[in-house]
Amino acid sequence: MEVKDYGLSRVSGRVLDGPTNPMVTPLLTDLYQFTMAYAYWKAGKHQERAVFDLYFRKNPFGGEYTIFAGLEECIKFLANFKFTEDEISFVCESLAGSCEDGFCDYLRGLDCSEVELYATPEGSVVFPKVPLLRIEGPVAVVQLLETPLLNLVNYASLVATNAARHRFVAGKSKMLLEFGLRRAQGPDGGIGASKYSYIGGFDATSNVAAGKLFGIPLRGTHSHAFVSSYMSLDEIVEKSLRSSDGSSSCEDFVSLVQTWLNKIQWSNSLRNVFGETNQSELAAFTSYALAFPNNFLALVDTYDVMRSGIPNFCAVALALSDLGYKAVGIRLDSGDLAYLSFEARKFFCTIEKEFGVLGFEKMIITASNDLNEETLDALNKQGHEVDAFGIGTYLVTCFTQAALGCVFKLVEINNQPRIKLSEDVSKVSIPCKKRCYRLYGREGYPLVDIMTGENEPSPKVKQEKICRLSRTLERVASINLS
Ligand SMILES: Nc1ncnc2c1ncn2[C@@H]1O[C@H](COP(=O)(O)OP(=O)(O)OP(=O)(O)O)[C@@H](O)[C@H]1O
Ligand SMILES: O=P(O)(O)OC[C@H]1O[C@H](OP(=O)(O)OP(=O)(O)O)[C@H](O)[C@@H]1O
Ligand SMILES: O=C(O)c1cccnc1
Ligand SMILES: [Mg+2]
Repeated sequence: MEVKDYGLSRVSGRVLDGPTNPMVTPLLTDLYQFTMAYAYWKAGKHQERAVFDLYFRKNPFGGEYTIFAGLEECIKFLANFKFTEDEISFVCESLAGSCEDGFCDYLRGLDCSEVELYATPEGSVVFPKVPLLRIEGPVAVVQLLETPLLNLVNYASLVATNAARHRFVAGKSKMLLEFGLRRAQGPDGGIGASKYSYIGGFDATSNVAAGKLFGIPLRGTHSHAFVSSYMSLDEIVEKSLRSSDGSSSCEDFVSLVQTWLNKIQWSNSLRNVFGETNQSELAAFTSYALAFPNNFLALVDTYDVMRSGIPNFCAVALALSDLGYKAVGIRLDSGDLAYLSFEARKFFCTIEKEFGVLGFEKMIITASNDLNEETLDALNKQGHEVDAFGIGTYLVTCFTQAALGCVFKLVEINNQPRIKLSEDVSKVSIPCKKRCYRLYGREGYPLVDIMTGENEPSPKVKQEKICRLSRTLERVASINLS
């Protein structure tokens, strides 16, 4: 058994940058935080030392864990917390005539230099009731922080957890691409979804702004519009393509593609498998390959996956292969993704065998279209040949659960414990400053998290400990730390 003081390390150090979103200012809070701050100030109570815990009560998505995220933005917010003159005027006007000038002076001098933040590391697996953040400081300023800190943690942790759950179902070996920007809840929802899906275990995003802001790998394919924007191969004017090693040039890549399409169509194994393919699709693929010979991939479901998309893709990929380029793969965006991925893989294997193009069967198959945990699970049960999943709407909107429900509760003031009672036992707050420990079994797996009071002795290996289980707050367990 090993005991780790896993949670709530004091956050310190120099932070220069402000929050990613410039809308995150001291005004990004609820009006009642200002009315309370004013009342604390008026009563001369504003400097009393308060301790608040930020935690959630129930794991989301009916699950058994949560991924904590949003900490970096909280730190940036606290480190740069300062009112502008404009903001001070607005706050004082909003307090409806009851604002003395002294309060404006108080706000003018306010920052978070007297605030201490203790936090669980961002990206950790966390559980209900254990504080993710502990914030200590003068009660008036910490009160103002309630709403923005909850705002910065709630969605971040929810979407990171959603991403981790998708990763768990998809398995470690699959590539997971976040495609949700167009469906996200506004610009901040989109940027946050990309950042926190990455923390939750996605490999890349299609969101260019998130790539620039956070260095998240960018990935993407192309859309149906690109395919349907072409009519015929005649539209392709610049037809030449240099070989990958630059040693030669193919003057008419379009003809090379057509030759390959013919060869596939009349090959021993694929004769009669498909007829005439869609020429506008062939033109689009050819044109895309001329633009990205090193990174050619094709969306193959605009017209008919097996009768047109796949053969057209293979013709272009084989033409590229003649010039020393290796195509990347395809994307499927409709239909039965399990069945189509099997059929596509079979087609690639046949091409590899028939034409001796080494590695052709390993073409990457990406799938998208309203994917979520359930569809990934259904695909796994059926078996499939998909290598990468592009997931948007269900991931970024956290479709199955709207919010994590983090709360911010006063647990101590002037070194005195505070509690919030409720008829709903799950809503009763746990008073006092806490320490959090994660206990590990001999095999190195975490067993349980426990909280103690700040000044209680830490749990020790080979020592029995009586614990109250947090789910009911009634049952008492004895944990043998041997
Ligand atoms: N083999 C499968 N098993 C389970 N679910 C699947 C499978 N293949 C696809 N799906 C899911 O089924 C749904 C299919 O939706 P729908 O029928 O509306 O799409 P479509 O008609 O194939 O495509 P679109 O309407 O976008 O052209 C999607 O959510 C998709 O992710
Ligand atoms: O399905 P999601 O998980 O949200 O993933 C993103 C979707 O966005 C794109 O098309 P879009 O949905 O805009 O058009 P479509 O519905 O016609 O595919 C893409 O082709 C995916 O289908
Ligand atoms: O790059 C893609 O294929 C993509 C990006 C966003 C949404 N749908 C698809
Ligand atoms: Mg769609």
